Amino acid sequence: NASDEVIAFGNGVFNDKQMFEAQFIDGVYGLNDTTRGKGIVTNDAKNANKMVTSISKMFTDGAAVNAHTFAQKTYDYYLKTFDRNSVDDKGFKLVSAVHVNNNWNNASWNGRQMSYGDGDGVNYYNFASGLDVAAHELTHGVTEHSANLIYSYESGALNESMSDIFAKMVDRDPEWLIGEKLIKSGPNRALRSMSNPAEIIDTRTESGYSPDHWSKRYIGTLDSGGVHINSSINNKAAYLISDGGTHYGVTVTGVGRDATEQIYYRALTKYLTKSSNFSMMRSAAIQAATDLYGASSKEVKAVQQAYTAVGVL
Ligand SMILES: Cc1cccc(C(=O)O)c1OC(=O)C1CC1
Ligand SMILES: [Zn+2]
Repeated sequence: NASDEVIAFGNGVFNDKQMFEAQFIDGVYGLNDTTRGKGIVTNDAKNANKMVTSISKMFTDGAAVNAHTFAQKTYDYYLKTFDRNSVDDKGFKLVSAVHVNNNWNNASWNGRQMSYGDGDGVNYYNFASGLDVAAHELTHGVTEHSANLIYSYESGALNESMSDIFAKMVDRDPEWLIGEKLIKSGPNRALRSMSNPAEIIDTRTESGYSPDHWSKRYIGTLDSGGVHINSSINNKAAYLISDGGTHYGVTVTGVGRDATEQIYYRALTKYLTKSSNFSMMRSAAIQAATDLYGASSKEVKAVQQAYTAVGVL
C-alpha cells in the first residue's frame, strides 16, 4: 500500500516534546523522513552492534525521537545556512542507529551513518539526548566530504574541532559546552568547553586539563594523537573569533557567530586539505575571512588575533 507522510509527535530522552515528519510504510509507522534530501531514517539497533535496518514504530523511544529530530534539525541548518544538501551536498541519506551496543558511552559517524550508545546510566545519559552530539556526528560527514581531514594528530584535532564548532552553531549555548546534556555524574559538567577548555579535567594531558594554548598541546599517541584533546585549542580560537575576549594577554574583538560559521565553513570546504595542521588552519581562516569580508575587515583582524591568542602563528 502506498506510503504516506504523516506529522508525528514524540518525546525525547528528557521528555522534550518533538514534532516531526514520519512515514507510514506497509502498515508500520516509522522514523523515515522522505522530505529532506534522499531521506532521513532512524533505526533501533536493539543493543546489538550491527546496524539493523528495521524501521519500527519508535515514537515512544526517546533516543530514537531525539536522534531523528536532531538529524532533521542539523540537515535544515546546513541547507539554510550554507545551501548544503546533506553531508555530501547531494542529499546523502542520513541514517542513525540508537541503542547501539550495551551501555555504550559513545557516539560515532562511521562514514555511512551515525550511531549512539545508551550511556552507562551512571556517568552518562543516552548519547542521543544532545542536539550538539548529533550535529557533531553529522559534521564528521561534512568534513569527510570536504577537507577530509586525516583523523589523527593535528589534522585530526581540526577534524574534531570542526565537529565541535558546528555542533555549537546548531545547538547554541552561551558557554559553548559540548555534550553538557550527557553528563549524569563525574568531575566535568561537559565533555569539552569551547569558551574555557581548561575547566575540563583531562588526565591524559601533562597539566591534567584540556589545553587552551598551542604550547600546552598534547604530544602523545593516546586518542589518535590527541584528536579530542587538542581540538580544544582550535575550539578556543573559534570561540574568541565569535564572542571575543582576552586570552594570555591577547585581546580579540568578537565578530559574532554568524560571521564565524561562514568563515569556518568556507575554510573547511575551500582551503583545508586532509593533512592541514594548526598553522594552515590559521591561514585558511584568514583567507576565508578575507574572501568574505575584505583584507582590512574586523573579521580578518579577529581571526589573526584569536590564533595568536592560542599560540598558533
Ligand atoms: C562521545 C564520543 C566518544 C568518542 C568519539 C566521539 C566523536 O564523535 O568524535 C564521541 O562523540 C563526541 O565527541 C560528541 C560530541 C559528543
Ligand atoms: Zn568527533
